[in-house]
Amino acid sequence: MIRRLTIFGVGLIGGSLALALRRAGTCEEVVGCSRSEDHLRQAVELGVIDRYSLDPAEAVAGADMVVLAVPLGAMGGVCAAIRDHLAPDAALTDVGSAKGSVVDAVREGFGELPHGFVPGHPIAGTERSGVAAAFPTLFQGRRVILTPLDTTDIGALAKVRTMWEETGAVVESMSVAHHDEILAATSHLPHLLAFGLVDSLARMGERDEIFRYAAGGFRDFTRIASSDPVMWRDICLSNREAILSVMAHYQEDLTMITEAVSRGDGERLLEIFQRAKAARDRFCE
Ligand SMILES: NC(=O)C1=CN([C@@H]2O[C@H](COP(=O)(O)OP(=O)(O)OC[C@H]3O[C@@H](n4cnc5c(N)ncnc54)[C@H](O)[C@@H]3O)[C@@H](O)[C@H]2O)C=CC1
Ligand SMILES: O=C(O)C(=O)Cc1ccc(O)cc1
Repeated sequence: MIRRLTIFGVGLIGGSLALALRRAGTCEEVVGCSRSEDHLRQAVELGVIDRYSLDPAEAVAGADMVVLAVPLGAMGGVCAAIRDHLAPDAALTDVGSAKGSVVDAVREGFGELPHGFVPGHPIAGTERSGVAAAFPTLFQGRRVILTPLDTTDIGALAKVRTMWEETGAVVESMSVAHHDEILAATSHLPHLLAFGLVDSLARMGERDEIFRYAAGGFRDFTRIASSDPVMWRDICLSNREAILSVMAHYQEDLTMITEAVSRGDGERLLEIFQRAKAARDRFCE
């Protein structure tokens, strides 16, 4: 049971977490903190949080669980603002899409890593942002990855794990580096490809004519290009090394496909497409 949960950044992810825990009856009180009073007021009206404060120190007072759900570029600033106010036995976690940069930001903001800190990442979301897009079943049956550190207290780890399980999520643990490599491949690369493709076509097309004739496949492939640009800029800057490595690999494979088309090599194309179809069909089972 969480007595007081403080969420920094009551948007899609922070708001959905609050809604899920309230629905599960796991939380006595949810306090929100963010930059925008309008958004926090909206969060109270929507029944996402009980109350809010614009002052990070006040928001964190008496909290036994603190969740950082702000964009990656804002994590360090929030930590610096709460470093002298977080209860020593509070659990602290985050939902950031890359983990190495958050660990660095928390270390810098606090001066050292707090024992209660458990880095985390729900592998669930949508292309929408803001508290109005939050919904309580977002994490149901989805994975949450925790990347506990050498400094992480096992009590805090258990508490964060239980919190996510209460939302219906399946919790797994791995190292920070492994997380950042895997997510570069399965999440960061596809988002970059979608943004890149839509931008390229938009600049190529005459007054959106090109989109008028796009079918469902285009819509499926590019949904994630409607995601928040600031959030994705932060992710790219936060996980550069792993993203560059997976992009280089992908560029080689794309060259291979380009060359097969250029040669008119149907056999090669069929081999690639059959392997891809089998892999995706397995993934979607
Ligand atoms: N959108 C998605 O599908 C997923 C996002 N994430 C991660 O979750 C985090 C939040 O993303 P979303 O909920 O999608 O964003 P969002 O835009 O819906 O919510 C972010 C919230 O943070 C607040 N905020 C921004 N800068 C702030 C600052 N300096 N101090 C305090 N509050 C600030 C905003 O007012 C907003 O309420 C990001 O770190 C992202 O990497 C993780 C999994 C999925
Ligand atoms: O919209 C989608 O399908 C996503 O892939 C959402 C998403 C975005 C960022 C994450 O770190 C995790 C999930």
